[in-house]
Amino acid sequence: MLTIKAEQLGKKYRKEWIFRHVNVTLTAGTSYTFVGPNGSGKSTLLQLLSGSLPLTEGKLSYTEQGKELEADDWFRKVSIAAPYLELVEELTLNELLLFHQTFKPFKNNLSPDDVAERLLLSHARHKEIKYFSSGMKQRVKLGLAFFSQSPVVILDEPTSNLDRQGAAWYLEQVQQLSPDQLLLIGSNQPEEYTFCSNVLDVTQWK
Ligand SMILES: Nc1ncnc2c1ncn2[C@@H]1O[C@H](COP(=O)(O)OP(=O)(O)OP(=O)(O)O)[C@@H](O)[C@H]1O
Repeated sequence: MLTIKAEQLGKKYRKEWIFRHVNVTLTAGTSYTFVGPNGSGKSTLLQLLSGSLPLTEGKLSYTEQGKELEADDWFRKVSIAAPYLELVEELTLNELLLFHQTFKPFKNNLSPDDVAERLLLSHARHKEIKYFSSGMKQRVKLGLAFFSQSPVVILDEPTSNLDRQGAAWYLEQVQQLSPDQLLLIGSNQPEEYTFCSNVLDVTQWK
């Protein structure tokens, strides 16, 4: 089981502190949603917690089975779907899934074809991602996070660009994540996190 611990975490852009003194311990087996108005820092905090953005102050640690992990290894543990992270648009869906599984295998021995089916995109396996609609791309991003073998799953604005059917698909899949995974969500849409028992308002750290 993986735990992410933030101690006195702070982030400043130029002269503006986005937040300070964030002290949280996030433990696998449950989910946490960070909420707050536009510009309050949800995406920034998720990127810090994923280890993909440098801290201005404080300490972040990842612990698995009681052993603290090296920062260089964190990225192997995390799958993240976010509007600012782009897919490789020149690849077909099939090529993208094949490429992805070479560095992050899919869970339960799912093949790229199985994943395409679960994305409800079997018909588009041989289409280049650049020709996908924004909702189809969002489903691919979410699917890579849902179906990869990752102890930590981070979803920022998960239902952006999804229609009602896509939003229902998201809710069904997100609740099927394994009980030993740690799920972090950034959202200001309550219907995205109705199932989540830990809702943290980022404005508390202003
Ligand atoms: N690279 C950057 N350089 C300077 N300021 C930044 C940068 N990235 C984010 N910010 C600022 O940090 C603050 C928090 O932005 P962030 O995107 O984390 O908010 P958010 O809560 O996710 O917003 P939204 O709900 O609109 O997605 C904003 O004031 C934003 O302008």
